[in-house]
Amino acid sequence: MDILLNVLADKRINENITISGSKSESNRLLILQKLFPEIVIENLSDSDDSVHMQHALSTSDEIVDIGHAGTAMRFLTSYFAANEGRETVLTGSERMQNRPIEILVNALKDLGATISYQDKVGYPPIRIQGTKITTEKVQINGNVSSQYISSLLLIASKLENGLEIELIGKITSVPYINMTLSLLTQLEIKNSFEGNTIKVYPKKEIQKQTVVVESDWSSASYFYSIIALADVGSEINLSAYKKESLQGDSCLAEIYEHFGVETTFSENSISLKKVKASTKEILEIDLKNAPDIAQTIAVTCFAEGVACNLTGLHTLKIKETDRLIALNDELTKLGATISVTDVSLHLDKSSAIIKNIAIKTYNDHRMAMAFAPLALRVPIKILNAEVVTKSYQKFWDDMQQIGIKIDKL
Ligand SMILES: O=C(O)C1=C[C@@H](OP(=O)(O)O)[C@@H](O)[C@H](O)C1
Ligand SMILES: C=C(OP(=O)(O)O)C(=O)O
Repeated sequence: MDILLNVLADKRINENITISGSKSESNRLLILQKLFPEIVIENLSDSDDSVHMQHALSTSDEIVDIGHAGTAMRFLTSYFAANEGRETVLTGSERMQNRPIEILVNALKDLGATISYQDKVGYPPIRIQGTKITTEKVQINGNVSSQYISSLLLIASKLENGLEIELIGKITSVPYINMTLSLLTQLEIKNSFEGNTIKVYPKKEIQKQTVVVESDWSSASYFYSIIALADVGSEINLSAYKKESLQGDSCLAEIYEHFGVETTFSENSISLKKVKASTKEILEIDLKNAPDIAQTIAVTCFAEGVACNLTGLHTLKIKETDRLIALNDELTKLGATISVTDVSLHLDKSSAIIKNIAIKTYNDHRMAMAFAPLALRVPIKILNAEVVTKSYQKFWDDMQQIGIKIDKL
């Protein structure tokens, strides 16, 4: 589905939007719930990625296809590896078959798991022969994806001897590791993270309890961008959010102050308000802790005529698409002067935005959602707009609610 986005002349917004649960928290809790049925989950994400995870955990089929869901691919690799007696072929979309998994597979093999590649070495599909894991120490490279580490941590407490993980090299996307550990702590599973060593202690069962998933902060980023581009006085209320978040992307509240967006926390929601024009000439920011909001921020900067230097982007090349190339190509079409390396992005201050450009989305939900706010400036086309469901089912309905007009092409 290709669409054309437009706005009415009045860009003063005042809306309330409810966003579904964090897909990162949900996909962790779904694995944990399978290991500890005592858990009841509330505000579970309705994203495709969480639907894939639920299906994978309930089927007894040998072949399990998780589509584009990175967390499902990585978290289920450890889950099935430690599932004694079960044989599973874990696979995904064509892109997933080009997203590396070798670092995790090697760590699991070091722990005694039996895993083989069905096609290309280092990539899904993988055949997993579930075994009992008793080795209790492992080393793993921390600089490629934190999901490999979370994957091991999620099953760790159910291993006979728990697990001690030594992280090698620099550690990327650290808030996601902390999210995993915080959820374990919430479930009273003892763990520690000191220096480069993480320990999780064995736990047989936990107290019956309900865990409420906070809504998704990465999804909130598109509303931050919209408010940044809207007229002063515009406001959007988003629920359900809290000040003490487990999600690293909650750093949005601070980052968007540069664009004149003020965040007010209430008991169960946040209010984003445009209070003044963007204050920065150039935004310099390291996003190694919050890679998923890089696209949103780059597009906001472009629309607001703010130059930017985004660094810490080394994980973007192996996400749903090569996000550095995708940003470079699509922003260039809109008139941006942009350059990217394998780890960073530089954007010059823009002066004009070319209208009616068709943005390619490369099977990446965040390409579609990050470019949508530009409709507040110029008519813009989004190709294959349905990709948003990977993380955000009702994204286009919510865009319409805040006054973006959508025509099917
Ligand atoms: O653990 C998680 O839930 C995630 C970790 C991050 O991946 P990397 O650790 O690969 O950067 C992030 O980009 C992804 O969307 C979700
Ligand atoms: C990178 C992402 O997801 P995943 O790696 O889980 O596919 C994302 O949602 O931006």
